[in-house]
Formats: sequence, C-alpha cells, structure tokens
Amino acid sequence: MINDVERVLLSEEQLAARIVELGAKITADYAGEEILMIGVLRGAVLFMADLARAIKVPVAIDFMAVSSYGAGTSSSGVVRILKDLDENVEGKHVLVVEDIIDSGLTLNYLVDNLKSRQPASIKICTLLNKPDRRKVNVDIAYNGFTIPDYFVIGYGLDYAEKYRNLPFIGILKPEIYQD
Ligand SMILES: O=P(O)(O)OC[C@H]1O[C@H](OP(=O)(O)OP(=O)(O)O)[C@H](O)[C@@H]1O
Ligand SMILES: Nc1nc2[nH]cnc2c(=O)[nH]1
Ligand SMILES: [Mg+2]
Repeated sequence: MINDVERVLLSEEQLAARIVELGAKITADYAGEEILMIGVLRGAVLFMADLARAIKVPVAIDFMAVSSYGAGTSSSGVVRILKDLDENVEGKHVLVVEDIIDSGLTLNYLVDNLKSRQPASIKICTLLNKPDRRKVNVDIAYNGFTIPDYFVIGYGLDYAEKYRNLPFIGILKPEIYQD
C-alpha cells in the first residue's frame, strides 16, 4: 500500500498540528454555544474524529452520506443522498465537516439541502481545499490546507476504497490510476 505513494504531501505531524489550530479557532468562535458537527461519509470520518477532540465546546455528531463520485478520480456531477441525518438540525449551530473540497458539487448540494432545514447557523470546515478544480462556489469558514491539483489519498481519502487508513496525505503514483 505504502509503495503506491509517490510522495507525502502532508505528514501525520503537519495534520495533527493544523487540527489543533482549527480546533482552537472553532472553540473560540463558538464560545457559549453547542455545535452539531455533520460529517460527510465516508472520507471525512478520520478528520472529524480528530477535529472533534480538538474542540472544547460541547459537540454533537451526526453523519450524512452524499456521493458524487464513482470508483474513478473525477466527479460525475450527480449528487445522491445515500444516508440522511439521524437528528433534526432545526435551530442548531451546524458545522459541516469535509475531508476535501474539489469541484464543490458535493458541498454545494449538501449545504443548500441543510439550509432548507432551518439550522441556527451553518458553516463549513474542510481539511483540504483544491480551488483549481472548483465548478461551483463554496463558502469555507475553516480550511486546513489549500493544495494543488493532485489526486490525494490517505487520512480518510480513498482511491477505489483503498488507502483511507494511511495516517498522512499522499500523492498516488500515476501508474496506479487511470482517469
Ligand atoms: O468537491 P467535490 O468535487 O464534490 O469532491 C469532494 C468530495 O468527494 C469525495 O467524496 P466521495 O464522493 O468520493 O465519497 P467518499 O467520501 O465516500 O470517499 C470527498 O470525500 C468529498 O466528499
Ligand atoms: N481521494 C480523493 N478523493 C477526491 N475527491 C475529490 N478530490 C479528491 C482527491 O484528490 N482525492
Ligand atoms: Mg466524501
């Protein structure tokens, strides 16, 4: 598995340090409030688990599965809800947690959908932002790292369901995938 990695883009230490910073910022911004963190399955799970522990105000967690990708490396543009929330978001301070924003199609759809359910507020926190590939605008409140247009894997991000458990963000060897 590790032999499929061309190089490490963000090390385990870099990820951990940035998540502590994001957690501190979010803690300060939501002082006196409670947060409903909504993780976007499946990629955001590892980031969400670490971020939640870096936030010091009360946090509830819920998950949605919204998929716009097949097994390949580019978005089909068709967003489907595979799993909806278990809880009602009305009146809650929602923080949507993503691993990566690429075309923006997934979150653009998701945020519009969640806004229609009348949360008290809604903000986005993403670990990675790939602005070069954006097709629709997404308003990002908390951004871990802005990265160039590489197809990245690890720390939740997969290629054909592999590599999610790598502890770092890496760039896949080009010979491993065909787009
Ligand atoms: O900005 P976009 O172009 O929409 O791409 C970003 C989304 O694509 C990936 O998820 P994917 O749909 O591959 O599912 P997964 O999280 O289960 O890997 C990633 O985790 C984001 O959710
Ligand atoms: N694994 C992975 N999934 C993505 N979805 C959108 N962009 C990416 C990426 O760079 N890597
Ligand atoms: Mg995802």
